[in-house]
Amino acid sequence: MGGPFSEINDTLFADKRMLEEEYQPETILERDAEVEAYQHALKDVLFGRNPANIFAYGKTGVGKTAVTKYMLAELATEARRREAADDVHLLIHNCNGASVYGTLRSLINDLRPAGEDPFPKKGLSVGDALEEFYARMDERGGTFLLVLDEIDHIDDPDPLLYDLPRARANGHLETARVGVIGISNNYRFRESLSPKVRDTLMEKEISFSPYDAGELVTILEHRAERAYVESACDGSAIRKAAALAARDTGGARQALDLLRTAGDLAEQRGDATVTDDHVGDAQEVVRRGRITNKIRDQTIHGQLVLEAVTHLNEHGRTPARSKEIQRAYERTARNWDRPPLTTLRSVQSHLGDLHMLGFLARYERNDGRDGGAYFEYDLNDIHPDAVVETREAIEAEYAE
Ligand SMILES: Nc1ncnc2c1ncn2[C@@H]1O[C@H](COP(=O)(O)OP(=O)(O)OP(=O)(O)O)[C@@H](O)[C@H]1O
Repeated sequence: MGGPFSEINDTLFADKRMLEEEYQPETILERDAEVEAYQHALKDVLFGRNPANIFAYGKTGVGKTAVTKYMLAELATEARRREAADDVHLLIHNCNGASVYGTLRSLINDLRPAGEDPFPKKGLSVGDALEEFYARMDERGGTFLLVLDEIDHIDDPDPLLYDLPRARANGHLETARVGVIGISNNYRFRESLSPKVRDTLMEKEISFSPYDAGELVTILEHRAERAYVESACDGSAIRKAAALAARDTGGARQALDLLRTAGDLAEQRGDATVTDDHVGDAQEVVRRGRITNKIRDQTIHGQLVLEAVTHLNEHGRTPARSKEIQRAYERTARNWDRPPLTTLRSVQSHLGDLHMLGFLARYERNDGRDGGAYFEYDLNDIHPDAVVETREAIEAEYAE
């Protein structure tokens, strides 16, 4: 007799990776205007001129990261093909959960020769880290394109967005050139920057609009063709996944998640084809996964404030006032070895954002003439376990 796995076959999927987040598409569909904008912004690199700084923005899942990585890889290939062009080095970094120092440290480590000790975690300043980074780039020479994904997660990004792009003009770099590409799905981030930083980073802006249902169908059809074995995925399933995602986020990630989860459900049920019913049933599973992603999208202090409210909720101490949440937030931050923000106002500003994004419910209270009006907060339609598990996973990744 065989073991518990001996009878299991991959019945529906030919290559499931095609529907997974990590898969980097080798063709970009339905983003012609954005591809052209990148072409225009980056072409100087092929002629040894300084690269433009670029700010790419748009809602979640609309192809910002996929298109950026694709265009940069194509540029590097073309530069190699033209022997006269400078070497193009790509440094791609996700800023979620990182500080300016941590980001620079990881960029320096990317350029570290094999066997050399990593740049110290503590004890040096951002200025020291910048100096080391300049030295490393000059050692190699060529053009460095720095992609800072989720750039809005960094509290004080000026050294990355102002000093770095100016390094050559200010004499910090002699042989190397550097261009910064910031990616964000937070529209308010632009307004939060000082005017000088805004002018520097937003030399070229590339905006990504949400996909409509027709565009999502094209993207899904292309993936489904290779992800599923022949005729295992019904056209109606593709159309439904595209329509649901277009109506909600307009993101390809959600559409791909729906189609993959629908396939899992069909396989679990022993069905021979993925249909629109499976897509309908996949919605709830995908929704839960999206909550996790939405938490990851918040800045580290936003996440800590949410985690603090969650702990209070678990102890039956919500709805709670901002002062009490601030104390819980400070405990939470220290617990993770993160220096907390010191003012009540900054905690209140995160509470306001979390309320606006639907994470927190807010109740207005009035203590009469003497007490005045104030707000109390609680978790809103989100399971405490989802917050705690996501936060633990993020901190575990950060500690690596
Ligand atoms: N035009 C496209 N063609 C093919 N695949 C796409 C396209 N747009 C997005 N995708 C796929 O959809 C998923 C989400 O895209 P991507 O990560 O680029 O989104 P994003 O805009 O960077 O989102 P976020 O702001 O959440 O990081 C990825 O798996 C990506 O491969």
